[in-house]
Amino acid sequence: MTVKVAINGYGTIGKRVADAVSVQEDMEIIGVAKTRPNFEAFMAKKKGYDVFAPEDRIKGMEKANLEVEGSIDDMLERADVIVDCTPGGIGEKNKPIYEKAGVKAIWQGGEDHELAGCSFNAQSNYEEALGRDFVRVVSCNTTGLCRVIKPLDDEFGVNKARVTLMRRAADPADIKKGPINAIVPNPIKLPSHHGPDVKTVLPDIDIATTAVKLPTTLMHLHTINMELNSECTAEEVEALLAKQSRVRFVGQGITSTAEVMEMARDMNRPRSDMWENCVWNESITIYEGELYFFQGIHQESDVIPENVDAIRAVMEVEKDGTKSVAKTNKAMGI
Ligand SMILES: NC(=O)C1=CN([C@@H]2O[C@H](COP(=O)(O)OP(=O)(O)OC[C@H]3O[C@@H](n4cnc5c(N)ncnc54)[C@H](O)[C@@H]3O)[C@@H](O)[C@H]2O)C=CC1
Ligand SMILES: O=C(OP(=O)(O)O)[C@H](O)COP(=O)(O)O
Repeated sequence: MTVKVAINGYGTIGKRVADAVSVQEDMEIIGVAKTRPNFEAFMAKKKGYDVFAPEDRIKGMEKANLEVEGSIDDMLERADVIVDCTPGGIGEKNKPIYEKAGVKAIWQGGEDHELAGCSFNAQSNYEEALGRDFVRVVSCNTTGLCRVIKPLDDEFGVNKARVTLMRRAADPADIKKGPINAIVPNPIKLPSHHGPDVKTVLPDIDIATTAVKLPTTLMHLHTINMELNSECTAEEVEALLAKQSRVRFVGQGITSTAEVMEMARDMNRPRSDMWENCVWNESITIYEGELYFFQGIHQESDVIPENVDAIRAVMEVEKDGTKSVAKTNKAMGI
């Protein structure tokens, strides 16, 4: 079976999900929905994607010489599953049209957990999403946290996790957001929403998080501190993280998020994406019985392989999460 996938919202996340789905053997893109005839819409067309639009936008698109296949309702008719990548809060409004069309839906981390009732991270709770109509792939930061907390919890038991998130203020192409010369405690009320978000995937983890926004667009950076239940060495933690396919160790002169991005460019990664968590293995330390380390998270791309796995889970074309992760990784080159 080839799963027919539609994308609603062809922005930072949507265009990357479209390209990642296109390289999988068991799924295809049947259309992407755009609201405006901008360069991204023309680029989608050039890549061979059928472009759809809300009914009231079609005339405007055609006036701009962008050929439109039909309305979003037309797109839903052709799809098995829709990946909603519209801005946070907008996706929620689309639920009734997905329900009416009888199409499965996957939302992103900007929506609340309650919208889908199932928050997803492939390595943490793939099985929970099997066959579900609605799933939410957790945000970039939450994805990055789940990827390291889950294996550490399985191996050593996580008694508690305390994390400081240094968040990039905006994506590189985002000209509207700031700050450009400030560090903003955000959210100001503590702890931040990221800890509770991890608990939507891993409910038994004791986690608290604080977060700030920095004037950078490249990546987030996490300072992670954990109390583990069993005694272990930094070497044992390093060996465990080394086995995680979506964790990459960085060193060899990489001392910053800027150099991580330079490496992604050198790797000829599409859009210089870094799909894996970038852990500075040199930072992995056990101090007075507690674990500490740093990791960088490429916010534009770490959730992309997770969306591909979420499609397989809801469509039940692969029941085993480990196998889905392996298929996704192989096709994307992770
Ligand atoms: N950019 C990031 O770093 C990450 C974003 N997310 C989440 O992914 C979701 C999408 O975020 P981005 O891709 O960054 O947003 P974006 O703003 O880059 O892209 C959203 C796209 O949806 C389109 N759009 C706007 N209103 C629409 C509507 N009513 N119907 C259809 N399309 C509409 C926009 O024109 C744009 O093409 C959000 O929930 C966000 O929280 C998750 C992880 C990381
Ligand atoms: O979901 C994200 O971050 P978050 O996990 O800090 O909420 C993405 O980086 C998007 O965040 P934004 O709402 O600052 O664009």
